[in-house]
Amino acid sequence: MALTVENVSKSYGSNKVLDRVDLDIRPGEFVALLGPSGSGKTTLLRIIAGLQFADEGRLLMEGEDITGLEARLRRFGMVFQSYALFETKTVAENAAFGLKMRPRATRPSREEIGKRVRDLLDMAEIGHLSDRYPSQLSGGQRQRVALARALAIEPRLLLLDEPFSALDTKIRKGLRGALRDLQRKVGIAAILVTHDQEEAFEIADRIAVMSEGHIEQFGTAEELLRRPATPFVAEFLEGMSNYQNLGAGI
Ligand SMILES: Nc1ncnc2c1ncn2[C@@H]1O[C@H](COP(=O)(O)OP(=O)(O)OP(=O)(O)O)[C@@H](O)[C@H]1O
Repeated sequence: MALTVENVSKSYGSNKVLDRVDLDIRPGEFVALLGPSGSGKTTLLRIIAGLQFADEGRLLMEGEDITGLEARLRRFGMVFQSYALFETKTVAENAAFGLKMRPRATRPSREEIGKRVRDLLDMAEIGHLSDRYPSQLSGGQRQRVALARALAIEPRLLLLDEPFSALDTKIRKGLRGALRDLQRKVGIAAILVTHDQEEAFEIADRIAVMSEGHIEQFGTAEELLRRPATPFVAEFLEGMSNYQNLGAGI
C-alpha cells in the first residue's frame, strides 16, 4: 500500500468528526473522498497531510509509521481551493519554490530545477506562461501552476482539497482531465476531497463515500452504483445512475 489510514478518530470537544476511519490507498491510485458538507472529508485530508493530528489511530506511508511526523517531513504535495501562489514570483519561480527551499544537501542543481519545472509546466499545458505573474493568469491557469508546484518536489502523495471549487463549471470540467493525466504521468497516488459526485466519478479509481465522520463505502464507481452498501450511498449517488453515459470511469 502507498498509504494506510488505520482506525483514525478525531473530536472537537464533544463533536466526533471522524469515527474509526480505515482507508488503504494503492501505489499510483487516485482516490476521492466524497461526501456532503460536514462529513469529515477535509479533517481526514488534513490529518493525512499532518496539518492536524488524530486523537486515535495510525497512518502508514509505504509501511513507515508517519502518525506523529510533522507535515513538512512527509513530502506530500498539496493543492487547496485557494490558489495561494506568490504574487511577486513568476509562474516558473512559483513552481520551483519547494525545490529551492530544500536544504543544500538534497536540493537539485539550478539546471535540474529548471528542467523539472519546464517539464511539469509543459505537462500542465502552461509552459508558454512561465514568465507571467499570477495576476496575469485565469483561475484555471493558476490552479495548474499550483498543481505543477505541488508535483515539483516529487511528492510521495498528492493531496487535493476541492481544488476546482472556485472555478466555473466549464473550466472545472476541463481541469479534471488535465489533473488525471498529470497524476498518471507522474505516477504517484493522489487523494481528492470533493462534494461533487460527477467530479469524483470522472477522476477517481476508487471513491470513499463519507457521512457523519465515517466511510459508508469504499469502492469503484461501478461497485458503488451496482451494490450500494447503505441507503445513504444509494441516495447520495441517486443522480449518477446514468453515469456510464458520461463515458469515463466505468
Ligand atoms: N477546527 C475546528 N474546530 C471545531 N470544529 C471543527 C473544526 N474543523 C472542522 N470542524 C467540524 O468538523 C466537522 C467536519 O468538518 P470537515 O471540514 O472535515 O467536513 P467536510 O466534509 O470537509 O465539509 P466541507 O465540504 O463543508 O468542507 C464539521 O462539523 C465541522 O464543523
